[in-house]
Amino acid sequence: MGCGASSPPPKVPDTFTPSQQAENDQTVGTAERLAGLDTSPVREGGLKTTEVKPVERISILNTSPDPGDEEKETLPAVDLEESSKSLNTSSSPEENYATQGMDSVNDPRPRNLSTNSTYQEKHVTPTVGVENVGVENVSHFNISDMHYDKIIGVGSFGTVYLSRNKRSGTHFALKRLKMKEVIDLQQVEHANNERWVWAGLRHPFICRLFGTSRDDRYLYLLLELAHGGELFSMLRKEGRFSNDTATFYAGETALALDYLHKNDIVYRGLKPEDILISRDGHVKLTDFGFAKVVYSHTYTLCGTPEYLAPEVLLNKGHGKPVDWWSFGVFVFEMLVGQPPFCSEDPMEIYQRILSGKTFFPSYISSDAKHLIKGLLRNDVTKRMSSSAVFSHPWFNTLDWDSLLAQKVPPPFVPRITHDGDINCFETYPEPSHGSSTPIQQSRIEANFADF
Ligand SMILES: Nc1ncnc2c1ncn2[C@@H]1O[C@H](COP(=O)(O)OP(=O)(O)OP(=O)(O)O)[C@@H](O)[C@H]1O
Repeated sequence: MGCGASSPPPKVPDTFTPSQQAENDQTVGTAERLAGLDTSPVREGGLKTTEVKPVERISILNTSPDPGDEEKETLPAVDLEESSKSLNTSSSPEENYATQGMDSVNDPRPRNLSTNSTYQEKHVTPTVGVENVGVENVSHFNISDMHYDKIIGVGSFGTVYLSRNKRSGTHFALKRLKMKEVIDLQQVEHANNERWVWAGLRHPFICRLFGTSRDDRYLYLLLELAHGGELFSMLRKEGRFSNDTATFYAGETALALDYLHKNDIVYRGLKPEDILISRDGHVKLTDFGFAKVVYSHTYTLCGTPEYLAPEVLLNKGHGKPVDWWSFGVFVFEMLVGQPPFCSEDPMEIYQRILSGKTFFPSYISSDAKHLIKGLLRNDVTKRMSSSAVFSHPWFNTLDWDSLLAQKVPPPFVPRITHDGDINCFETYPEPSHGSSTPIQQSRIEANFADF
């Protein structure tokens, strides 16, 4: 982990000096909470072989069960700097799954828009119909109906394969989680959350979950295949994006986040690695492993270090604003080529996040700067959220309704020659099937009855 740690390095911004961010006068009571984190990624299938990403980001989480929306962990106040010294910083589906379109419908209902002091509201946010999230509307499928062997993605918890229905020939992305690992790492609740939250989601910029399955070793999620791969790879290739390119991806991502929030879902894991690109070049959000239905606040520490909001680090309880913070980090990273708070040392990342200081290269436009500053506000009550984002001048060139209708031409359209074409993905070593420990049926039923 780090900023531009290995080749190819992102283009160096002209006035950006990360070391400037180091001054931090805040002492916070979070170190024990952070010290308890397992920051080493658990990767199934080995590390990526062909290309090493310049910023290899990992997901972190507290491996204790989520205490629930209103319950709060009590953690003693500890000097962050002092404690950081002792931290461990190592660093088949049935035929009917076939490629249904997304059921997006414009919602004409009036919206409750809040105003921003500097910028006036100009747009009514477009949205898609709010679904009955969490309902049993994904099917169970038989894993023996699916063929899969090529890995297209490796995360901290799961391995994602290119998969094909043996009968229909339709391609999907198949996310496979090792049951034993999920249980050992106390991720049962997150795995079930992922399944339940994702089940009801229908949005053009969110990968569709078509079905779930399990055998005696693995849990499976059958997903819409995003042929274009990770936005992250595209960003690393380009170094940084132009304003127009960044507004396009930010706009589509903001629409997806807004949709989730309208369904009381906090995503809690936004990062370019999970923003995928469809065959047509549009955003497809994936990975709902940290997503949760939250009506007020939740307290579990999870996410990616560079993208964590201050209230998550401070264990103050967090809700939808965490996603707008991460969105600010995302916009910055697209425009600059690296996140605003980064370091080889996770504790330094946290200190920079808490410092409340963001340094901008001179080429960042004043509108972009204003938006990012509004999103990276430590005070959640002052942080911009959807209404302020949708009416912000940085997005002036975008027509939100056309964007939602996927009528705005994407900046890059992947070259895909056939349905199973995965040329936009990195190459991973061949997976070793059946290497995980089988789990007793009673334990499976007790933990994963819904899969
Ligand atoms: N629907 C999809 N289509 C194509 N590729 C996908 C899809 N879903 C996931 N991937 C690829 O697999 C990678 C890992 O998937 P995912 O992020 O869901 O795993 P995870 O273990 O939950 O990861 P994390 O470390 O972010 O928690 C993604 O970053 C992406 O490259």
